[in-house]
Amino acid sequence: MSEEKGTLPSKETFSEWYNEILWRAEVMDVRYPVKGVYVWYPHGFAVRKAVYSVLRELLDRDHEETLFPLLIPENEFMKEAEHIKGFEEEVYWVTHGGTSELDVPLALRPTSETAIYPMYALWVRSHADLPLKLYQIVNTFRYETKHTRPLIRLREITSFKEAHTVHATWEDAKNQVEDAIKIYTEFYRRLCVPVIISKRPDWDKFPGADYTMAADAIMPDGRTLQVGTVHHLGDNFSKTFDISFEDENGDQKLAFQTCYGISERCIAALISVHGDDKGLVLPPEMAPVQVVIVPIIMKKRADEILESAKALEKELKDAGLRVKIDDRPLRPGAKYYHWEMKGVPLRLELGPRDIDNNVVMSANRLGDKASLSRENITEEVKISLETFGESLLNRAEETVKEKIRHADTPDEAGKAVEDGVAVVHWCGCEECANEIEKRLNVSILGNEIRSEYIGDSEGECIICKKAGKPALVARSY
Ligand SMILES: Nc1ncnc2c1ncn2[C@@H]1O[C@H](COS(=O)(=O)NC(=O)[C@@H](N)CS)[C@@H](O)[C@H]1O
Repeated sequence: MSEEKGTLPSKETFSEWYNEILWRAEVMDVRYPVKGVYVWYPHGFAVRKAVYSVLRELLDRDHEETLFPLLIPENEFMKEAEHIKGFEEEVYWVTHGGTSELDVPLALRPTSETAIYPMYALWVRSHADLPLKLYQIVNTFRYETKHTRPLIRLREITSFKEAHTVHATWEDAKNQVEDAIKIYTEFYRRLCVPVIISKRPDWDKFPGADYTMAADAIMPDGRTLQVGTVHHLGDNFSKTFDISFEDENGDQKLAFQTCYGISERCIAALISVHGDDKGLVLPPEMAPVQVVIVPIIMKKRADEILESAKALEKELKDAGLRVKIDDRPLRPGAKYYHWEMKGVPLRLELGPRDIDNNVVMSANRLGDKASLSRENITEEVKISLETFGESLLNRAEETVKEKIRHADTPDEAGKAVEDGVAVVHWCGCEECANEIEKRLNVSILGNEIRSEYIGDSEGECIICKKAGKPALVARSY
């Protein structure tokens, strides 16, 4: 599927770069004949596997994974529409089974509250059943009418991790929101993707939530990508779906809930933040192949070199590393191109001179070269990979710091959002937010910002001059 396909456009023209890298690096095939629906190539799927195994590792510490049905009967789904007015404009309906019309139309889950909560109403009986903390990783369907884009805005979200928790009190649910924010912060740190956590304004919160906290990544073009959300649902859904429990005194109480979601946008951010003009750049933990060995074959010692490469591969595999030897009949340069495009963090070259000198030449994906000792190769490779991962995080953090600009006037903010995000003081009222959005044609992303890159100084609202707090203003996907 992958021969040398020429070079990527520069990352400066981010949109073209993004579309090209998805097929050149064999992440996604966008040729599937349904709008907003795309196909994972095996390499892309292997990246997804590595990324979601980290997400599962973090969630499995104190959640349980489960799986609810895709199909939601209209009567349950419409409870959400009547009370919560969320997804009726985005939901797909199944109306037939074969040639016979269904007596009850079935919704394809756009998210699973209306599939899960009728079951939670059966499962939650007593305070002893709480807290209940489940998650699932499923495909969900949303009839998006805005511009669809692979991994970013899909009609079939293929990798929708949704957690749904139930608690005895509003305060317990609030603490769960804080726990979820910690999990998301750790998850994105492991992806070496800096995120900014903030509280969405009321008019942008999740339908049916008391409030929504969001994680935003800054993409290379300065636009933000909402890469995760955590919702405090209060008792809004437990009222609608009658999720109640007997408390310690024997009284019936309505439960309090949270839900929090991440989709394959986390992979869009991973690719976009780290990728360069040669292709994917993957943190070692997310790389399907962590080390590629390229034997430099000289005719007269070809067998000896291949043997030595195989021994090296075995030693590294036995040390738990994901290693591949590229012994295809291609010149080394074509091999370097191929594996750089796929984002392999470390390449080892092994030629006759290296064998004689008992060394292995290495080059990490950012081009840093070194000569490693053959004796100590496993240790030295692990250190090289660790150093590489740290340099990815540092590089990404430097870039984010450059893209965040404090602005004291609407004009300054307007300038900042051309290729970054603006931090302005906002009083928090909707009129000033509307004024900012009207003047700058950008939205207030959120306030109550949690970010090591942004302070929490007070200042005059850039519109009404009343006391304001830092708020994020940006164009977003
Ligand atoms: N059309 C889409 N394509 C890709 N990702 C999406 C799409 N819509 C939403 N997402 C991602 O999914 C996350 C969770 O979606 S959400 O609507 O905010 N929240 C929920 O659905 C809640 N039930 C929490 S699971 C969002 O933060 C966003 O990162």
